[in-house]
Amino acid sequence: MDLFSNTDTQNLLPYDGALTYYGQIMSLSQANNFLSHLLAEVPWKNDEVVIYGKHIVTKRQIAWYADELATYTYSNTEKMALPWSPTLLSLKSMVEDITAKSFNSCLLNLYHNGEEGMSWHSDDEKKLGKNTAIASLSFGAERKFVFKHKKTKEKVELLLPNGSLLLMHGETQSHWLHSLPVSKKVKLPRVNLTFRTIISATT
Ligand SMILES: O=C(O)CCC(=O)C(=O)O
Ligand SMILES: [Fe+2]
Repeated sequence: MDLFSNTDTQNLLPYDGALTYYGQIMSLSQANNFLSHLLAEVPWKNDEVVIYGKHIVTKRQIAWYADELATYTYSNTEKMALPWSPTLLSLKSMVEDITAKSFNSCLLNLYHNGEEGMSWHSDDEKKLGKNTAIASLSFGAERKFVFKHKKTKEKVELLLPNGSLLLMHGETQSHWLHSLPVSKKVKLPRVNLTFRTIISATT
């Protein structure tokens, strides 16, 4: 069913990539329902990243789901994938119907409040392939999401409210960084799901 699909969506990036914002793709009560399921059911774990050779445990928590049990190098640390849950599978099919893309994995992030965010990066790891499409579904507190062009430094900002869907595709990951800035005013949690396609589980 395609009730919420919008074929009229425009590219939010001025050049060198494609960013399609579908807006809120479900009702508020549906979004709140998914949020409480995700908060309760997902085995959230603190992320461990290596930045400039330093081992850091983040306040932000993560979980990774994929088609097959596999490991995936994410910021230099190996993570085991969880098998899809019914909640994740229904969200995956909703996102696939709307974007007309298919995905085989999902990285979830839990930001407990506005003091947690994600710094500038692009999702350009080898296992994702070049210029892969990534669908980002947000629940809970509305947060600002920012893109910055790697060369021109031009910025594009948008707000991601409860139940909203954004698709990063085309050459976006090659030419643009993105970040979720901290925002001290935000007191409520946000859960973000990024649906991705991993091209190989080994190497
Ligand atoms: O939380 C978000 O909206 C973005 C998360 C993100 O960029 C990532 O997981 O790579
Ligand atoms: Fe990202």
